[in-house]
Amino acid sequence: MNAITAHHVTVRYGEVLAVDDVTVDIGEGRVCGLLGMNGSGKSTLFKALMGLVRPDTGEIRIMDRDRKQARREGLLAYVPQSEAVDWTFPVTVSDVVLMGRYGHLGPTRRPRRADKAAMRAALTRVGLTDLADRPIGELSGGQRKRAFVARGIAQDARLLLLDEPFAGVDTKSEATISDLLRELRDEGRTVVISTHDLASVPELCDEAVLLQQRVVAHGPTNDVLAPEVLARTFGVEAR
Ligand SMILES: Nc1ncnc2c1ncn2[C@@H]1O[C@H](COP(=O)(O)OP(=O)(O)OP(=O)(O)O)[C@@H](O)[C@H]1O
Repeated sequence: MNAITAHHVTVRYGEVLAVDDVTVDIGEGRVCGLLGMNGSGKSTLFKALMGLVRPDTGEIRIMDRDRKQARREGLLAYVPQSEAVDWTFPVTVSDVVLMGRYGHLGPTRRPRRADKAAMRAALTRVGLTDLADRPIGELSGGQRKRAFVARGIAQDARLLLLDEPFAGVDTKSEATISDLLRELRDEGRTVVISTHDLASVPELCDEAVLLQQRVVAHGPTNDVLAPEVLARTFGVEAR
């Protein structure tokens, strides 16, 4: 089964063509890099996959379900770009992680013992147990990313979409997050990261999609990062 099936997806914001006739299939149990320059449509494609924007045309299926059903089943988790989050919002790290349990809550909508246990297990997994009661806004960039990944783990999502997970994150945190994403992949989950920073990609990603409104290349990471492909896409000699 594919984790993501997107066929001929086009998204426009008024006059702006953000995503142009994108067709990508991504299998389960992979780490996939969604690569492209600023404005190439990466965030928009994520939002389309999440059901946060409605494509003008095209079909999207997540784990062989329509997006609504996939969201209802909690199959999808989204780690937004840092700029897209209001960090002054007064919630603690454990609150953020508990949000991953919304789909699991019973009729009272109050977290039960199992939800709190899942929250604590996820925090342990990402190494944030000691910071559980801190306001999320007081965390470093790397810790905030880990908190959102923990939310996806608590949710038991099968597909995690991470928008620029390494932006504003130091090398040590980047290594910690990469290790965690590989572990999630090894459990059979699918991880898609968007980035314009190609340095992190060869180590982490099994495959890559090069996006420039359209899909310019999709395949094994080394093929997509081949100098001639990058030169053709970015118009520069890339090392
Ligand atoms: N809400 C919006 N309304 C109008 N135009 C938008 C909106 N969001 C994005 N765009 C435009 O759509 C295009 C694609 O933007 P998008 O954010 O998807 O790119 P991106 O690859 O994620 O870029 P970045 O790496 O800078 O985050 C850009 O031209 C952007 O200006």
